[in-house]
Amino acid sequence: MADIIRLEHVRKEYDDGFVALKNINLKIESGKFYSLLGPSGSGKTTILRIIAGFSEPTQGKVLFDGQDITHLDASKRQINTVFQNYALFPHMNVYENVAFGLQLKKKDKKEIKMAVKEALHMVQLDGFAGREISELSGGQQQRVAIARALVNEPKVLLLDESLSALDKRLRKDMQFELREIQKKLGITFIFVTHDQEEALAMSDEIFVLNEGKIQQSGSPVDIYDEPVNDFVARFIGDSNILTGRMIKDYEVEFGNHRFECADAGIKPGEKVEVVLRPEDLDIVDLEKGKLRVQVESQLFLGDHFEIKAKDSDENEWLIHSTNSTEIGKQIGLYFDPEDIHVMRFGESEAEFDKRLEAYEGDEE
Ligand SMILES: Nc1ncnc2c1ncn2[C@@H]1O[C@H](COP(=O)(O)OP(=O)(O)OP(=O)(O)O)[C@@H](O)[C@H]1O
Repeated sequence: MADIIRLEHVRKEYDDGFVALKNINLKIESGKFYSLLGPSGSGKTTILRIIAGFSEPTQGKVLFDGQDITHLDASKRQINTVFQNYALFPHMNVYENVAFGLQLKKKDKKEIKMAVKEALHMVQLDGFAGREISELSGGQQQRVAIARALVNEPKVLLLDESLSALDKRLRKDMQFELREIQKKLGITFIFVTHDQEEALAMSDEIFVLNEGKIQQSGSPVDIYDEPVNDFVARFIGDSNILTGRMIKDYEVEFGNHRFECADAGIKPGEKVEVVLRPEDLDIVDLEKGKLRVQVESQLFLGDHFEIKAKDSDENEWLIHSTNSTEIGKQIGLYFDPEDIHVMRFGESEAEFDKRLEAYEGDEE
């Protein structure tokens, strides 16, 4: 599929000398749902602003449908933004809010009416045109903000932390609704969030950012199952991360034991980090376990128990189990070879960049 947006070697240095983005390369395909995911200050909003045209990169290019739009005015881009606080006009009703942009463009009255009606229908707010903004719930306000962007018929919709103001329940509903709207319209959504669960639930593809760099890009399953470094492994989901050593292809050592694994291509003897997800660890009888640990605490979290345990080397283990256990008990842990995710240990920045470039090249 053709790329609708590309960022090529984008660097952003603010006036005070702070470098918020370092060599960002990303490809956005038409009709998909993307998330930019990262902790506060990682550069998510800066990328969004550069795509929207509210900010220019210090170096690098922004392409839209193959055309260089790096210096094109925001109003001339086929891209619209839904902001975190929705930026709705409180003194105008729903109709007036949605119609505002088209009125500015001096569109024909009849045409505006039709477009507003259609946009409100798309976000399931038929019959709400006359309502005041103050008479709407947070979720409904969010939908007005989306309708206001949709009347402009953008090819790409940018959403900046737009669910963060909602309570947990409503947020879950809106995640589902946003995804449905995106599928129905078939336009590209780029969603900014610092919430990893949200990104995993909604996206076709996620860009994980940290300190102005894309750490990894891929489908939610790729990123969860095959984190490329310990930042991604720690940021996405809970993990057990241990240092170890590669013995040979498909064999790794950690916790003083050797294990069959699914990874190859790392030099024998090389120091590695090993990720095991808590839900991939099964509690079994001691003799059936691949490792022995002693239970230190357990917490019931509604749909599973979160168990903390220690092995004989004092490594901490986090286990998610549907069954409870006993504090102080020695238990066996079982996991399959493919549950062991091996990562190279403490790569230098240059090595990391090289590997990421090769990885991105593979996708072409
Ligand atoms: N105008 C500016 N001048 C200097 N530094 C800035 C400016 N705007 C943003 N920054 C810095 O750039 C970095 C990235 O900011 P950005 O808003 O893109 O992060 P973010 O990932 O969206 O964070 P958050 O989740 O907190 O919104 C931050 O360290 C921020 O302080």
